Amino acid sequence: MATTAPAAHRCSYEDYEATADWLRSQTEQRPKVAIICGSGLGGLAALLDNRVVIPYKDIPNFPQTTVEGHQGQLVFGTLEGQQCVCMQGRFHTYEGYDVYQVTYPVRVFSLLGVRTLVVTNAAGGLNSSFSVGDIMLIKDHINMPGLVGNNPLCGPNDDRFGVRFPCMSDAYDRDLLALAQQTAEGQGIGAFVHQGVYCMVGGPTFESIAEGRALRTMGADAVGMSTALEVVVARHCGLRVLGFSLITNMVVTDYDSTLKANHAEVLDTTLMRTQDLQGLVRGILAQMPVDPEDL
Ligand SMILES: O=P(O)(O)O[C@@H]1C[C@H](O)[C@@H](CO)O1
Ligand SMILES: Nc1nc2[nH]cnc2c(=O)[nH]1
Repeated sequence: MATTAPAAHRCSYEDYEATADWLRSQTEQRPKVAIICGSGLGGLAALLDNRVVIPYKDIPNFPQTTVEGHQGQLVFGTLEGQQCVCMQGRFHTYEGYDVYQVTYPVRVFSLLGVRTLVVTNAAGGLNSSFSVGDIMLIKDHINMPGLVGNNPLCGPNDDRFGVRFPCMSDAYDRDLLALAQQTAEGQGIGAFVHQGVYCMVGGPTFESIAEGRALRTMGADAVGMSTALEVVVARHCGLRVLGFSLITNMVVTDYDSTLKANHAEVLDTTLMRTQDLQGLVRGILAQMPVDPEDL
């Protein structure tokens, strides 16, 4: 049977602008911080004051969420004096979206005036010193889809967003990372907050034992199915990035183990740590200068 590859949803500058203009027409809020909530972590949006909620289904050009634990709405509001927009639900390539759709909101946020992107995700722990419920501050990533050519910056470069060959050795802002670490220690949760390398894989399968072992050998501390693509696009358009992984399960790397990764466990663990993660984000925002130059 002949098959046709689906067309890539590569968007024009005007598409992103149309979405940003439409959002501006719906709210007078002008966020400087965008927060992408990972699986089960959408509760962060409930912390915002003066909330304006806009379902994805109403937003021109926006994809729709299809995964349990991802609500599918943008929430504008203020947190600790910072004007924020929260994505309550993100998009993943395993849902059938391409890399341009998954990262579409990031460029829209940049056009809205956002300067800082906070990414959160649920991830499987690979580092044997991690435990379920730990928080990993992301210090670097391995963009597995990008490494094999599935990068959201593939295609003609639009210089209005950024340069053709962006640097990724500074993807996760070192000053924000230090602020996050200090804040965690100040809040007395330093014992379960670590720094590490996040590896993005395509999913939706959890790792085989051999894959888990291979990823660990490559230098990954945690593995998940999101984040790196969003971060690549954010860095391309000059946003500074802070990232958190909640270690919701340990990746099985032992043939004698009877553990089996599953999405229900992922969501259960997010419930267990939701207060700590929210407190940490709140504490960081309270101390974070609005202008990146002031850090
Ligand atoms: O959106 P995130 O990366 O938090 O979601 C993770 C990866 C899969 O989507 C799902 C697996 O349980 O959680
Ligand atoms: N790939 C992957 N994604 C996850 N998201 C939450 N846990 C996991 C995991 O173990 N593996």
